[in-house]
Amino acid sequence: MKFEKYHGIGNDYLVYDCQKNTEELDGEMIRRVCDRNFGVGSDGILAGPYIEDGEFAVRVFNPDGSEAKRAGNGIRIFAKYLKDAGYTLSERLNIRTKGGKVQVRFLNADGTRIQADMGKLSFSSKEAGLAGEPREALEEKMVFGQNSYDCSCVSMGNTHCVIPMMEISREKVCKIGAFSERSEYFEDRVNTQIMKVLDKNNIQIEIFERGVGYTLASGTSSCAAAGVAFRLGLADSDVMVHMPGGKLWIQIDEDWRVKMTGSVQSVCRIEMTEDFLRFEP
Ligand SMILES: N[C@H](CCC[C@H](N)C(=O)O)C(=O)O
Repeated sequence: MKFEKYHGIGNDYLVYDCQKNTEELDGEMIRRVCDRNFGVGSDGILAGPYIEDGEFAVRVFNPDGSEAKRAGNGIRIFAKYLKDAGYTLSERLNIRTKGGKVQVRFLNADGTRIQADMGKLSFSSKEAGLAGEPREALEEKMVFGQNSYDCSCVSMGNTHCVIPMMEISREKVCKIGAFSERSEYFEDRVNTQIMKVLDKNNIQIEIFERGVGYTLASGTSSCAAAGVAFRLGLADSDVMVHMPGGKLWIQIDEDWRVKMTGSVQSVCRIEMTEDFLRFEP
């Protein structure tokens, strides 16, 4: 069983090439491989390329074994993998995900800088995975643990809960995320971002991901936070999103289509040992 490790501004993924591997990648194996002490360690696994109607498709798995509909850093990583592994020579390509199609464009020859057209943001509560009456969930009071927060929920193919705040930190988002991720406000869990607006063109976020926990960066979270900041009049449609791992440039057009631009890097190739594969708990 072989993987290739990449990261997008510190959000690390293992690519599992389903055309080259034969072993089954079940929930148990995903949890063990992603474990940072007992396995390789990663924020998730990108499995593919699957071919659907002549287009590439990818599946995104979280380290807890659950499947995600989308990953913004994951899409850029997978695009670079397709280039590195010789699956494509094109400058542009479409990649299908469970959360919709993404168009990616390589901005340089080695594929380390990529722009992705992520499709449309949606503020519909249904698409944002919220329980209850259909509505736009903007600045809704939600209680996580002992405290109440003003939350704006949005879908970027996957679901997000964005909380603007004056000061943000890793500790704060972990405290909130411990309750928000599995809160009953959401039908199938949620990704959480706390957001500090620096100025009209710069926002800063800390992230607690669904099925992952704290991460240094997240592409779809950046799109969601930028979308909420723009929608609430806190920022312009063109913003740099600053995260502990680095930054992503987000542009939103009049139809709420979102473009995300940022870097990716390959890290290493990994082959799991017989020992690891044989292991029985
Ligand atoms: N790191 C990812 C998000 C993974 C999504 C996942 N945590 C979920 O929706 O379950 C990104 O760059 O967008």
